[in-house]
Amino acid sequence: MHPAITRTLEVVQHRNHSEPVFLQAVQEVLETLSPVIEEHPEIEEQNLLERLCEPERQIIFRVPWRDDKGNIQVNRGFRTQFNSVLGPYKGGLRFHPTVNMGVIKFLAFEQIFKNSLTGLNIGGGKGGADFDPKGKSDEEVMRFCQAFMNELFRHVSYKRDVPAGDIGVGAREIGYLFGQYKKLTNSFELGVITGKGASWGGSLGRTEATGYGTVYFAEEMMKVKSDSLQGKTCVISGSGNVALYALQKLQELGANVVACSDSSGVIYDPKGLDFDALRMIKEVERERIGKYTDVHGSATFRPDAKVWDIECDAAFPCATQNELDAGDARKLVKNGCRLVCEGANMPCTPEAIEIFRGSEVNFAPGKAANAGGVAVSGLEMQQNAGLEHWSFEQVDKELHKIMRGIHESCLRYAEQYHRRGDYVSGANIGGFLRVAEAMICQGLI
Ligand SMILES: NC(=O)C1=CN([C@@H]2O[C@H](COP(=O)(O)OP(=O)(O)OC[C@H]3O[C@@H](n4cnc5c(N)ncnc54)[C@H](O)[C@@H]3O)[C@@H](O)[C@H]2O)C=CC1
Ligand SMILES: O=C(O)CCC(=O)C(=O)O
Repeated sequence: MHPAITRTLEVVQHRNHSEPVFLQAVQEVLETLSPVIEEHPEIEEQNLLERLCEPERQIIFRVPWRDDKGNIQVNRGFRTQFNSVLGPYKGGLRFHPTVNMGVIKFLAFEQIFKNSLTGLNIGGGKGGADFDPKGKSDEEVMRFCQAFMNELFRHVSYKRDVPAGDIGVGAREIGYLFGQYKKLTNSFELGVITGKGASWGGSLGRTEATGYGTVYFAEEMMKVKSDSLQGKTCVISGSGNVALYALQKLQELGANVVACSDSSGVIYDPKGLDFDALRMIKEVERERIGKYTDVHGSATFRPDAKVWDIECDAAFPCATQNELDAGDARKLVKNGCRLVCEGANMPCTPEAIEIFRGSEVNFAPGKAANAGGVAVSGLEMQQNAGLEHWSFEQVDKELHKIMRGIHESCLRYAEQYHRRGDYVSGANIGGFLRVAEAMICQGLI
């Protein structure tokens, strides 16, 4: 490893010792950058790595709100504005009880490189709260979103920082957040948030974008191996936004998706899952996944299981960070899986990735493969700025083009820096170079 990287990792570890997932994300990126630092001594001269690992700004705030029983609840809100050299901070909001500063920082750090890879002018940021939407009424979710925006509105705008959804934040929450922003600022500022409803400034295709984009990326990976997704047996973890639309696109391309999950367990049907039934249960009714077996008697529900135990050709981790560990990776390899494409952010542990890289598995990291969501958010900002509304077909065509472009960049940078076929190195190097060049051009700020 280049000494500048070792030094930076020491500093970052010292400064952030209580944030393991942030350290994991930083290490995973920096470890692949040695050949770039060797070729560009100005990166070390300008102490660029240390600057890159320190967020430009972090905001932590109290979110007091009233539940349906009249009790006052308090949550903690976060927004990390990590890097803005390529454009306004851009990244989702996560509402989940496990959210803390380290989680938001790791997600914002990943977002810098992901957003860079899209080729759009968007910087890296992320936010959220340790609020658990599970079991809350619509009214409670609305009051929470309003309370969250009561502070966040000071820090966001179409030219400063543009949030969107992530775990626990979908169309319903984006609506409440936008409504409160509008009320507080007395302005209909379309570009302040993405993932909006299509009738009030949202982009068609944003709901589907992350899942579809992940599958478009996987399709490109298969093409490189002179293969396709047609007829492949696939498993997907999660059953939220990313998982559902990955499932839909995989089926459209002729793959057989036999399993998916939520935090209560796995549903499995060797004949393939029914997208419409699953979407109804998870997206509309917000029920637990076990309910699927009421609709489809041929499916089985395995409580507390993981989808990685099931034999498959391709696996799509689409739920959450570190959900696929070394043991899971070994099982997938042993069972003949040949492609792992990350729809979630950092779902595979470093040990699991090492196992994939040392095997026949073709592995794609989330910061490249799941960039379709933020890319279409960028297209939503573009439509808002031009007061335009594109058709679904136009958005989908652009998304497909962007995903092919990211895939091509990953392979090109991997090749250029002597890591042929290594998507992890290609994504990190490609994402990093664009940010590094902009940081150098914009001076010591
Ligand atoms: N929504 C988006 O546009 C994007 C999301 N992502 C990432 O994709 C992942 C999923 O996000 P969304 O689908 O938006 O969230 P979501 O809230 O719609 O769905 C999350 C799903 O994961 C499941 N889940 C959570 N923990 C689990 C566990 N331990 N085991 C099994 N299932 C579990 C939940 O039950 C839920 O079905 C996250 O890592 C997120 O950061 C990445 C890029 C864009
Ligand atoms: O659409 C966006 O702005 C952000 C999506 C996101 O949070 C992600 O890519 O992880």
